[in-house]
Amino acid sequence: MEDPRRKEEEKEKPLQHATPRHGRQKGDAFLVRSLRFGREDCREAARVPAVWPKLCFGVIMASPPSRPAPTVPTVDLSPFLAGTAAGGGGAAEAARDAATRAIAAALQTTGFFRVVNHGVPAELMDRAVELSRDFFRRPYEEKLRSGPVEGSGAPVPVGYARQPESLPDKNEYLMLCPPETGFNIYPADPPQFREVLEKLYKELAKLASLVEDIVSGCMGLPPNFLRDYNGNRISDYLVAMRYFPVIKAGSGGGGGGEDTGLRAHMDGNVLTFVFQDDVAGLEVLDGDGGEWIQVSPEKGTIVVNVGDILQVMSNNRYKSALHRVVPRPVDRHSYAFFRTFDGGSWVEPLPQFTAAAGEKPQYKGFFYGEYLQHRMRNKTHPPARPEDEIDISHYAI
Ligand SMILES: O=C(O)CCC(=O)C(=O)O
Ligand SMILES: [Fe+2]
Repeated sequence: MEDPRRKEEEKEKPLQHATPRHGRQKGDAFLVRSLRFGREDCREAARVPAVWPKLCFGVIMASPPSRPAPTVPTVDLSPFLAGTAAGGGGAAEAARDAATRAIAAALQTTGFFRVVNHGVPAELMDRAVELSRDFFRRPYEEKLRSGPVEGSGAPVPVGYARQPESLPDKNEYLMLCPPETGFNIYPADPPQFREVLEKLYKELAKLASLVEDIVSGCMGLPPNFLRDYNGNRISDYLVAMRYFPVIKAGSGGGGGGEDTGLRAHMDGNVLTFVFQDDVAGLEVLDGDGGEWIQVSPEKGTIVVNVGDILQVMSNNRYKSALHRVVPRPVDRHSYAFFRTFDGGSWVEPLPQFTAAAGEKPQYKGFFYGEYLQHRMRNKTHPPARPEDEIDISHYAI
């Protein structure tokens, strides 16, 4: 029998040319909510120059820009890992420099890159995906037993949930946070859930610290700058294990739009690390050409993307990547590790990117917890008009 996933892969060839997906969607409207600030601000905030006229004024571009298809670069992290062949010497230093340059370029273009030889054991990643399949295929009532506990004091609703019916986003997720907080509600079955995930957090936290150090270097900051900025290790990350059920063609989402996996959005944190099963669907908007680029699954790799905090701290030098999960003909599972800050952290453009660079701050400062609350409210109490959801442009000057 033909594998339906292969069919999907065949369909999903590079998106150099305008396709219906590039047309205006409900999710796009949500993304460019900064329209209210005017065309230039919106363009700057969402970094979608070529797609912008289409989104805002319904102008259809006859042909795509003629330039090479943008790609998501793959960066080999082995030169940074102790005990690897490339651990020392001039060649290793050159390899580290090359990897750093590749990351620096990605931070300023799509805000997306993949990492390989990242140190997170492949069998642990595979195990997490298996557990996710096992958990999400269970009856809703059973999954709800891992639902958030009212008044737990957790910074976000930790536990199992599915997106509100009124939203076109069709996914279920299990939200988790560092185990030291005591907020996590692990499913009792499958029984290995907790053990596997707790091992995985540790590995991903190591990877996140390494990548943060590289990114700090790219920003001209001391290597441990981002890590130390959030002095509170127990609010270093959040995790979302997501299940995207098949979306039947023509199924209308909330508010009259089409159903989708996840509407185009920017992550509200520092950096996000994603791995998944072998089903495509993740796409990122290219900052220059306005093309949606597929981030196809590649076994063993981890996809990294920039979030809003880095965009603010770098005063828009780095792009909080605009990305989405499009409908797929088969179920999909992914695991996202959001490196984040404690709610009490003050976020603002850093002087290195403002006064020292002779540039005005593009954002006013805010406590991270306040922004997190706005983002959570978008989910728990979605406004009637998607453009009223609060995103980082709320703090734009
Ligand atoms: O499922 C994915 O590939 C990405 C998920 C995502 O963008 C998110 O959880 O914010
Ligand atoms: Fe995301």
